[in-house]
Amino acid sequence: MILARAVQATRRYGDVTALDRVDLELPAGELVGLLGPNGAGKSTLLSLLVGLRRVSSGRVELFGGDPRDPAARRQIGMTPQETGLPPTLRVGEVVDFVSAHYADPVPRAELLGRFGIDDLARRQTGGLSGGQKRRLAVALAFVGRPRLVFLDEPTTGLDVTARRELWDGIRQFHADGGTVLLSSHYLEEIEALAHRVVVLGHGRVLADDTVSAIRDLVGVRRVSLVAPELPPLPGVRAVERVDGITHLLTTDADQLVRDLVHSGVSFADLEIRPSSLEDAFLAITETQPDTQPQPDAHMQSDAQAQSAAQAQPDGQVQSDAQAQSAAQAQPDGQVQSEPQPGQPQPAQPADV
Ligand SMILES: Nc1ncnc2c1ncn2[C@@H]1O[C@H](COP(=O)(O)OP(=O)(O)OP(=O)(O)O)[C@@H](O)[C@H]1O
Repeated sequence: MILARAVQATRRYGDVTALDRVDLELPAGELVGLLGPNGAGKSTLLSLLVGLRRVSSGRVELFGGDPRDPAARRQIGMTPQETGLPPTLRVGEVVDFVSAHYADPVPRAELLGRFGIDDLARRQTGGLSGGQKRRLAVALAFVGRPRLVFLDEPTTGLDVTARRELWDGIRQFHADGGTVLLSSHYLEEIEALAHRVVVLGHGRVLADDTVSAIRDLVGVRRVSLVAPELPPLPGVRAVERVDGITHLLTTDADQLVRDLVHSGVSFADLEIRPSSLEDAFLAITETQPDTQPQPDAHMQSDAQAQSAAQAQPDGQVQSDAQAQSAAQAQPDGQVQSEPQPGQPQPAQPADV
């Protein structure tokens, strides 16, 4: 059963296309990671799925209906990227206040215990550390025994221990049959929790696959050196020249160094670093047909030719599951309607 779905969902803010024809299906019982660099469109996609924003074109569904329907929204939980907590209320009071919106809430002590903050129940939220506030904000998403939870970068600002406690809480919900879509910048976080990961870049789904397949995709190293000119080298995914330094992105740095030496080219200041996820995304997204080149860093990508064979005409790399869902998609996108005035809203008022 599909709990949430986006079909060719597009969202524009003025001239900015934050999401561009995104297809996504969230089956019951899955814990799915949404991975992407800053500005990729993760928060926008979550806000469409929970009914806080509406699509510019395409459509989104929650439990088979309109995400703006209060009956659907009562069955979800969400932690946005930023949460304002009333500073003078105690942690327990905040939990009680949110609990009062639901017919069968999780008891306060049980909820706080699940997220390792039961000792904070009597503390005013204004006096909590950033990490403690974050854990409370995430815990609140689970108070109404939701079927489906959306978490937008849940562990931002948490130390290692707090992050692990929070992961445990999310894992427990999933083990009990809950469904989760969580966004993150960190592959490590997605890897710790999810089996499936959807990679967003420039508002598009770049990949929808298992975590291990995505890890291979982003297992890129950055080899930097100073060299007058380089011959064509096998295995180079992208070349970037900044301030006289050439950066080569490759999945096999050892082989690249051997090839460099064998080529006889003179080079200096060789440095090999794991590329950041941002680097990897840059290399992948540079293969997109509508991506503009950076003004101060010219990237040439050999991956373009390689991935063109696997890629769809619109530049997306699709998994089998995605291809299947695209086949079932409706050809004509339906725009979500506004909620009627006076309708009760169990979650935050819609900001469209
Ligand atoms: N309210 C808005 N008005 C104008 N542009 C917006 C608005 N919200 C988001 N955007 C733009 O849409 C794009 C996608 O933003 P979004 O917040 O969805 O990305 P994100 O992947 O969640 O980023 P981050 O990881 O930094 O939170 C960005 O270019 C952003 O500047």
